[in-house]
Amino acid sequence: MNILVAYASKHGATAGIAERIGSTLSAAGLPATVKPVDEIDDVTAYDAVVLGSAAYTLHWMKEATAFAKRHETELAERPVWLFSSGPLGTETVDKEGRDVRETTQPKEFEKFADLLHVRGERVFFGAWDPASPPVGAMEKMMSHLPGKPLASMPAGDFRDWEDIEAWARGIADELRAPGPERG
Ligand SMILES: Cc1cc2nc3c(=O)[nH]c(=O)nc-3n(C[C@H](O)[C@H](O)[C@H](O)COP(=O)(O)O)c2cc1C
Repeated sequence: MNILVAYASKHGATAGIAERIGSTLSAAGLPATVKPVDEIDDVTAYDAVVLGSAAYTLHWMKEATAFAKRHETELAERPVWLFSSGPLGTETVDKEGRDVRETTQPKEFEKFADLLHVRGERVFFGAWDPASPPVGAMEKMMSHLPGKPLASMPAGDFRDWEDIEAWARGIADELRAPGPERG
């Protein structure tokens, strides 16, 4: 069984999550290939796909959405898991008492739940280094705004590696479980 872990990442935090998912799957005996979405032309060589993206302004990066649409037919024929990287900070519950990982779910989870056979989806806390150079027009514009909104975002690496590995092990368990047709 070959598994593809495909990701979109602007500053590298999501790439790190994807690499950890891939190494956890491989350690569980399921060989995984980890690649940025822009480097993948064909998904038919893979038996299952884990697709993730950094979340910016409540959405996946457009490269990840474009990948899912481009390969929609092939993805719909395979088990698919989705993940997202972001929010930031250490608070898991917001001021209204809601789970931050629910309120920050990217819009794409709902969208692709209908289009693909999504077996699971997960929001992971991300990472942000305010010293990293701005990427893309929006960050460049924000870096020049008075009040420096980028500098005021929670800085640090909030990725929960145990949570990430546990999720990946759950995927491995599901993929190794005998299908109903095999008894
Ligand atoms: C300008 C900006 C906007 C962001 N918007 C969101 C958001 O809407 N939802 C969220 O959960 N995280 C948001 N984040 C946090 C990022 O998703 C988080 O830093 C992520 O781990 C970055 O991944 P990357 O390094 O792979 O690009 C934002 C970060 C920045 C810098």
